[in-house]
Amino acid sequence: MAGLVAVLYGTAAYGVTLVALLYLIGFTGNLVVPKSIDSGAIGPVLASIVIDVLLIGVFAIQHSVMARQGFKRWWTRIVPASVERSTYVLFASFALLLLYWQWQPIPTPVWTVNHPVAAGALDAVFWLGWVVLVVSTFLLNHFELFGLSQVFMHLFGKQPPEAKFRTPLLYRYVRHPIYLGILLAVWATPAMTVGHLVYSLGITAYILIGIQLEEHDLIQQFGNRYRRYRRHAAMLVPLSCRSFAASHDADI
Ligand SMILES: C[S@@+](CC[C@H](N)C(=O)[O-])C[C@H]1O[C@@H](n2cnc3c(N)ncnc32)[C@H](O)[C@@H]1O
Repeated sequence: MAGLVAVLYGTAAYGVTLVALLYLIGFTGNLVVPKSIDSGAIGPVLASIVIDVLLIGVFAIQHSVMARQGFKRWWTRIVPASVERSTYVLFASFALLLLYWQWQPIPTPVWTVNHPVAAGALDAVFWLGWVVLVVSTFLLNHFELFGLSQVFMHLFGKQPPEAKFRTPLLYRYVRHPIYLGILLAVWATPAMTVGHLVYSLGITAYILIGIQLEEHDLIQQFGNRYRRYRRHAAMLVPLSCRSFAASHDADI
């Protein structure tokens, strides 16, 4: 019975996360959704900036704190380990939904690209970012990242496998392709506004800090394998064509 409840909870959390992520595309690109980054009632600029920064802060703190190994050890004394990841993605989705709801638009233009080819290129990079993000979740392990594997393993009485160090495809060149995808999507726009700039700067700061915390944990988890990986693969921007693959087989 407990296994079935965990599966229902995990599936619901996955559904909410998919909706929140789909909405994120519309929110960031001012596409389709009723409330986007540049739409809604306009308030005083300074108050809007403070509120928007706080909203990004809520997401960043939830995402960073709940992802730490120490927090997970404490948290799994309260919630069953099988639903720890589902709870994490559910809380992250709530933080995103709060951001969409309370976001204060500041539509003053920062840059506007009118040339159709240049604007089209920026739109293409925006979509490329989302494709990189989604593909990378599958490269790493989509269903584990979003907590579904854990609840089904629990249902079938299996222990979750040990976390595996993986470097497939994009991960051979870049250590954080999911974050790279987000950065492409939040910066590539033909119509940058002050509100969108606050959003892009906030998310970039969160990603740069988040990477430090995540890599600290990955070194604890995988030791010298991750240290070696750091020497061979770029953090975010693959400036040279060097891949981790060349050194990979000999080292691991
Ligand atoms: C939201 S994912 C982001 C992964 C990566 N930072 C990226 O941008 O593609 C975070 C999870 O991925 C795991 N992770 C990151 N790099 C990994 C790797 N090379 N192999 C296995 N797990 C990894 C972390 O331990 C963490 O649980």
